[in-house]
Amino acid sequence: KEQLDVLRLREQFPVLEREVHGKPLVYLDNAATAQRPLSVIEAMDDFYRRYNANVHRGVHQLSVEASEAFETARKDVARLLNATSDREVIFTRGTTEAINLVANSYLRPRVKAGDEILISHMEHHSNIVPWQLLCEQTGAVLKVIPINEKGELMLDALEDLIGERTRLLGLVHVSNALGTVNPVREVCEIARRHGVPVLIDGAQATPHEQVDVQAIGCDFYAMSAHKMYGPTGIGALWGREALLEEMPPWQGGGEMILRVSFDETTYNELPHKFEAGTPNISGAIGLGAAVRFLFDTGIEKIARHEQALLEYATERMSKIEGLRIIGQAAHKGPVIAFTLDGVHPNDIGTIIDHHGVAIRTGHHCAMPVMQFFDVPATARVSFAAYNLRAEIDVFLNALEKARQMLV
Ligand SMILES: Cc1ncc(COP(=O)(O)O)c(CN[C@@H](CS)C(=O)O)c1O
Repeated sequence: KEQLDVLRLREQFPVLEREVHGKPLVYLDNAATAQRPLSVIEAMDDFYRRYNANVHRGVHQLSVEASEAFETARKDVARLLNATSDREVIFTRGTTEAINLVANSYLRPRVKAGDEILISHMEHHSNIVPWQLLCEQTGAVLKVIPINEKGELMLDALEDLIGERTRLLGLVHVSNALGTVNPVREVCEIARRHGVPVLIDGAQATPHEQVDVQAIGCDFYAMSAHKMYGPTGIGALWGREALLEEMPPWQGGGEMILRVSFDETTYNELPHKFEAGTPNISGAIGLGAAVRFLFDTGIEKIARHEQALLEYATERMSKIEGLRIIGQAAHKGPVIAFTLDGVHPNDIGTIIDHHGVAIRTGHHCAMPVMQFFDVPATARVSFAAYNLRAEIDVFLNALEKARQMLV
């Protein structure tokens, strides 16, 4: 199978030429945010230089061009997720806002005291707190599917937890704190048998694998552009058209209306019903360029390359004395969280930063995962298409130096 030409790919990412503390940048914090290729940077720059205008309202040429680019980006996202129609793609600020939209517009009108919302123990806070807020306001109850010592979902428990009071199941596709890739198709099948709609948090999946919402069988799918080589402040919620049609608007303002009067206001059709106010036009154009970057580069090739990096790094890290990998699922995304006996992860991150290596340390917005593994925090390396095996070697050398200093 055709391999990724990584050295050639790196030329598209200007930031990778950076030096940090006098050393070449080794960027391994991709689960936090990925870097941007020239095609994304130039698409947004070109918009501001040549056809910046507001969308959907103007009759002048720039507004026509801006509107076309904006709606083309929506079609690109629909293609990325294999949506039935681009009417099912709602632009949001990112995964967090997408999940909040579902909590407020889909679930709030449906849920009553004693109803249940089911999530997993490995969720990111953005797929925990919106549901807790809803529970506080409605008397609904949050239920949690447990995970095992490897950081894998305990599917058997799901069958016991899901029931006629379950109003929604929220599940992360790929855990940012463990790397676990969840069996989303299987979970959606179980949920469908119980008539329970499923929201999948896809923030860490869309950069690393071909996502097909039809094959997964979920009802909502949330994503962020900045995880998949696009800009921050833009992402999308995909939802089944029939569900989105029934849902009330969740923010009021311009764009999301058809007619406003003090007696009555009628709302716009999908997807505009959920997009109040002037949208993040340049962000959407950047997201569209990021989708095209993924397709042009080859998502399968990226996935194979990242899995090879994951295997190489895991194999070498498993030999380091006192290093514990947190998250040993059989099926993982390109994320390795770890601890070093006797050392606080923050100290590891600080020291290896002096070697030019960027990783993340902390709770990764997944405090329940830290509690489960009884660690205050972890250090986390996460890979992207442009990372090299040689960069893993630099990381491991820096880690060894940190270990010698700290242990
Ligand atoms: C699984 C998962 N779900 C939701 C989010 C939130 O994405 P936003 O674009 O911020 O809305 C993230 C972002 N995780 C970053 C920041 S905590 C990380 O360092 O892992 C995520 O990984």
